[in-house]
Amino acid sequence: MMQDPEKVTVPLFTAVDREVFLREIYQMRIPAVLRGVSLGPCLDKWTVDYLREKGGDREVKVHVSPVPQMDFLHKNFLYRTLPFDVFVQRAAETKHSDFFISEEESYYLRSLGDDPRREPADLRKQFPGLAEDFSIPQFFEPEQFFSCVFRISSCGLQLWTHYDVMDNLLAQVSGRKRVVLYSPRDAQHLYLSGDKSEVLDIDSPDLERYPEFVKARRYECVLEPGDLLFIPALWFHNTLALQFGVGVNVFWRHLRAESYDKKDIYGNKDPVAAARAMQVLERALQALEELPPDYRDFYGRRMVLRIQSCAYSSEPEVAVQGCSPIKTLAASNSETSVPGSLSHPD
Ligand SMILES: O=C(O)CCC(=O)C(=O)O
Ligand SMILES: [Fe+2]
Repeated sequence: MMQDPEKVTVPLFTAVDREVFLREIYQMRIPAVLRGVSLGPCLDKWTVDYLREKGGDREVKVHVSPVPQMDFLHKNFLYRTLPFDVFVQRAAETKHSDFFISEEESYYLRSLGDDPRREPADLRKQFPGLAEDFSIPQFFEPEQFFSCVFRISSCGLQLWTHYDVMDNLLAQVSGRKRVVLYSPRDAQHLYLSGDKSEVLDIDSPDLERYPEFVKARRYECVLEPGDLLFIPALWFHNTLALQFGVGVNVFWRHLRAESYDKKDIYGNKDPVAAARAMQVLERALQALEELPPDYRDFYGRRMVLRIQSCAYSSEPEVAVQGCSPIKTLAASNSETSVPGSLSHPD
């Protein structure tokens, strides 16, 4: 059976050690599901009762949403503070006797550092008792470590499509989770607002509003308890908890430490050179405003051409193993048949 060229299953690796990871996955900058990597006793131990008892009543700031699909455009969710043990209970149940919005509200925790404005999250500091049960896979150099974040979601919770600037190993400890990813090369089809895609309903998008979205190639996987998902920096991801789920993600620097914004605590601020380039672009666009529309159009087009020839990679997108042949796909598309010339951003 032919696989739909715009839908790709994220490759699954079952016997990955550090060498295989570095050679076949990390270097290639492709997402991959790693099954069978030891994550420690958390896999058996982290029941709701155990999490409540060991995690204790330390306060956590959580997202509370009346519907499971969180919407950053209309900000349909609230931030509320709860003791960790109360939060875990609420996230695990489907109907609440105590609630903020409604009996059926959904919860999501993305844990923060002790001083949330200054330091990145580290499970070992905020939840030392639970962190003992989780072993961080040693696939990266220790100095690449950036943060270690608890991710706990109600059944059905969907987090909007976004990218982070760090490499990520997302460990699913309990519950199944669907993850849909898009390549950074498809950014022009995703209707970005900063680091997020405005296309919230990725399963039945409003194509009158977002006609380009169909051109984005969808990579998909379902994480089972014990799975690790490697999400390379800049790859877009959208998560949907198919059950109440507990995960831990570890962000790692891909570039040298100096390349990143020192004030970044979430792992999502653009690298300093990229942020500078984007600022300069804004200035350039302001300068174009001084021109009449037809001149602005002409010089705008020239700028696009310059960016395409100078900044776009001449390397074809790496084919993801066992999936539709991405190179062939590009070659069969007349607009993208010349190596190095990507289709114009329309
Ligand atoms: O697991 C989730 O719900 C979100 C994960 C995520 O966005 C991340 O690990 O960067
Ligand atoms: Fe993320």
